[in-house]
Amino acid sequence: MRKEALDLHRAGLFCSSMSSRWNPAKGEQEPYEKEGVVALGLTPDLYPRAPSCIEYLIEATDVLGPLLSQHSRRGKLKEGTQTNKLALATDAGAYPWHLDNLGGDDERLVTLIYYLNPGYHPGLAGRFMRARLQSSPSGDPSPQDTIFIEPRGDRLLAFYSDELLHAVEPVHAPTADGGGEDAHRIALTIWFLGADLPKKQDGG
Ligand SMILES: O=C(O)CCC(=O)C(=O)O
Ligand SMILES: [Fe+2]
Repeated sequence: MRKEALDLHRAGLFCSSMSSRWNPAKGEQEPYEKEGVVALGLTPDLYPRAPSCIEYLIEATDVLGPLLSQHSRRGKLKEGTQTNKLALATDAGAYPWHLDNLGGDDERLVTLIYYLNPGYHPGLAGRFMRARLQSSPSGDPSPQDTIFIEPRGDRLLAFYSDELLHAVEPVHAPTADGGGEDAHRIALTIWFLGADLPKKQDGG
């Protein structure tokens, strides 16, 4: 799967990863390009280039989806459907603290992240960070309130998309240190939708 992801990357199919952040001057959320991170949504037409990735996605949808649904304490998941993102981070690529789902019309209930980094070593940094507590009253969680998870190959994470505050520390792969393809941090994120996710109240 990693080899396929690198092939897709070499073919120029990844795009800058967009995210949103709060603009205090405008008093609104604004989109911005995440530096050092590119992403690609996996769709069936990519099968000829990335058969293992597409097969994994189908298996995850058909097998892991129902399993997660069965064990969910937040209601069932929508069967046979998901949204996804294959993301590749290079030197300094990072994600600030966020929740994947901030409510409104967003139907995503469970986030699944599968890491494709068999050669990962601690020198590459880029650890997934999860807050110990559900929310941080005074800004970002401190390192003491953070659990660090290395994005090792074949590791699979699952969490509720609107509950777990998380981030990714900057990847350390400067070119001078050999930050080539081997150092790329690759993750496949799959979001399962809630079958009956109650809408959050505005401002609540
Ligand atoms: O790649 C990761 O470890 C996390 C990515 C993430 O938080 C996201 O895509 O929303
Ligand atoms: Fe996230």
